[in-house]
Amino acid sequence: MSGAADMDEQELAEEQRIVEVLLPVAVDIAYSYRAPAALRLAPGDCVEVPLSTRKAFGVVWRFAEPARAGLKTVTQRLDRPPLRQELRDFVDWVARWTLAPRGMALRLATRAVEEAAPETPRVGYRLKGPPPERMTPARARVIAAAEGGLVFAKGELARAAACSSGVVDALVDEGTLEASALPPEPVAAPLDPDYAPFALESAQRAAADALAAAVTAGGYRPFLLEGVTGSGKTEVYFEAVAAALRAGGQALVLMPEIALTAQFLERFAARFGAKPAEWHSGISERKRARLWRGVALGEALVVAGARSALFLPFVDLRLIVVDEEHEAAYKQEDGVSYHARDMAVVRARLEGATIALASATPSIETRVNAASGRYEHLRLAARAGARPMPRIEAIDMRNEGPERGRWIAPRLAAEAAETIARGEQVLFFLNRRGYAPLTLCRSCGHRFRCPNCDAWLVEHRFRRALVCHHCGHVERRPSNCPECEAEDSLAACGPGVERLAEEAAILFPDARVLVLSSDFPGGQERLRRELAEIAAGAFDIVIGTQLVAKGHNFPLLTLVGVIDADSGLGSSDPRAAERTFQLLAQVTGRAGRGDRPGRALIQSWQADHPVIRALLSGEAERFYEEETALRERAGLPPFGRLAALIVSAKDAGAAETHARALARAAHSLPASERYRVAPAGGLPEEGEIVVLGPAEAPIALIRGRYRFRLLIKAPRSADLQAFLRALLVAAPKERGGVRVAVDVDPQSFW
Ligand SMILES: Nc1ncnc2c1ncn2[C@@H]1O[C@H](COP(=O)(O)OP(=O)(O)OP(=O)(O)O)[C@@H](O)[C@H]1O
Ligand SMILES: [Zn+2]
Repeated sequence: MSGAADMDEQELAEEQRIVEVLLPVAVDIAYSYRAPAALRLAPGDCVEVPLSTRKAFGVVWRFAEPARAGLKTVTQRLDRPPLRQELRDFVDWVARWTLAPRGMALRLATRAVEEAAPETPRVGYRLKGPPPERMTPARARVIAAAEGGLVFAKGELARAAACSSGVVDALVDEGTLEASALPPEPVAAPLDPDYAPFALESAQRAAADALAAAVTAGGYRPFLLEGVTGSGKTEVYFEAVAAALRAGGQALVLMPEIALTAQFLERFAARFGAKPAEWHSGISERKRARLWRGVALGEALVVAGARSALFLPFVDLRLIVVDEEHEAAYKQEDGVSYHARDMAVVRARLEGATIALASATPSIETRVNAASGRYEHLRLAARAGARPMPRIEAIDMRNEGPERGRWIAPRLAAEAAETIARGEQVLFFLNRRGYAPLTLCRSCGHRFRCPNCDAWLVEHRFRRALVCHHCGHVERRPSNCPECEAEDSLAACGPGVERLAEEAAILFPDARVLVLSSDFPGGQERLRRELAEIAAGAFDIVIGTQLVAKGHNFPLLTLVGVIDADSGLGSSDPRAAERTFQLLAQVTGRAGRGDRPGRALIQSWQADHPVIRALLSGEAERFYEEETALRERAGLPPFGRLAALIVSAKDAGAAETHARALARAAHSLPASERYRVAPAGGLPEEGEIVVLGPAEAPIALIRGRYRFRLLIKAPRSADLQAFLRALLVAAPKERGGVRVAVDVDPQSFW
């Protein structure tokens, strides 16, 4: 140990340093490693560490206790910007809240750069020397393409000259072309907060000023930006984005369905001179890795993204906007099941940022937070440009419905015909994909079910198949009944969008009809194109599922026909009424956003249902009040908290046995300072956690696994997470392929 004598104590201490490294895998704890002083590691650094026989990506989480024997050593520090304390805290927070292993929460933040190889430098080519000694037609074409003194990429020159890139290399060898390193392509275009500010109306101005002032001042400030459909919420929060840019900070705009937001990107570019950086699953891995860095280095200032953008390594995040904050799509259902809207509020708090939750139909949770003063409430009560709200009427299917086997009532058909005749557009909304939700045999009554799921097969004429919407199982529609072998006896029951299109073609033979559905071939590209075509007036009738209800602006659309307003009301989901209200208010809100006033007709079998009545009267306020009171009485969110435990197994008996054992374990958990469990079957006392179930899940079989559910209802005073953690420790071992999924704040109940 000759060197030790020369080291001062500080260095010696560093030599001994131990770091805890969190790996992006399904493990909750960080592992300890020795950190060579030469690496000068600090918390947040991305590193490579040995893990059994391989090398693994990890992040230094913190310094740990002095050396223990037998620890492995960090192999190298990786060339990635470090994860700031705020982001590490956020990862810890999400893991604690969702009960996901911490490593899986980290994975949400680092997935884009775990593998990323360092970027290959870009090389540019330009004309420099004399022509080559031996000229060929291909060489001449390359030289012609490089004319003008500009720098080109190799591929560009080869393409322009229609030759192989070897020709370009040869010209470099000859000294005709010169190769030189180029600066890396910028990850995001520069944005100008003053590029083209919008002339805001006074209510919009007031809301925009409030948001911008909060952003400028800095610090955590949560807002609900509630404005009726078409009130210009986008324009309003653009001013908050501008304030973030002026302060030299960053902004994140979360959207529920990013692949459909081409229109948003265009509007953004019109306001700021360029598009924001886009972050979602449709972006290539390479681009995502570059953007991750760009965000960490402060080169990308505004990101528009899907929920996973919430885990990007911002350096100076001033603003988060959650657009359409009520959307259930913000809840991630598999892996780490987190609610991006709620976690966005947490991130804003940890970063000291302004957050604006924007919606025409806010969630009850957010409305309650605004009413209690936890969030500041900004409101836009009227549409922009003095446009009226659509006039909404019900069609009572009990006495003015269509004939059997038809779905469009005569009054709706007549209104649609007039609308088309005026050169305006009609939207028929039906939240069912495919042709028919059920196929049965008229002779023997046989119904087509999915072999893997507890669900009917949905007929898709377009694909000539029967499809399961839960597992994707596909089978051909036979010509004879597989049960009784009767010929031509199969009948389609109920409508899907494809069947509605058939009816529209009969009713309106000359109309240009488009069915918009997420399951048609062509994917996102096709959807984007079709949405743009609708906006440009290329169709008279649009038939669509909830896809069309989300935030689109179709200026020529003046009539919305809701084919089946009741379909969502029957479910056991405690949010069924709220969701139906939101969906119908959103879809009817697509009407009359241009120069001409809009109207909507709602076909319903229960026209006196409170949800339908609230829509017709435009009394959203009353609906919110009643629904909120109901939730409060039932102790449902946000007045109490929910968690679901979903137990599944290939064998129904095994799943049920385990679910029962879980319930028993829950009931026998000793009371702690943080929670008390109500006894099985008894009436709960104030402050007690109630364990409901197990019950067979509404969809009892999915993908070949039988499912049982437990629902945990906790008062706000109880520590739900502490209870769940204790329960999982006390629970019996999961045997025989049994799986338990924990869903904190569940949004779906099947
Ligand atoms: N001050 C204004 N003057 C004229 N038009 C405006 C103004 N503000 C917004 N608009 C226009 O009104 C339309 C609706 O705006 P926007 O899409 O932002 O509404 P929104 O509140 O987001 O609606 P939704 O919740 O239904 O998506 C847009 O075409 C927008 O350009
Ligand atoms: Zn299935």
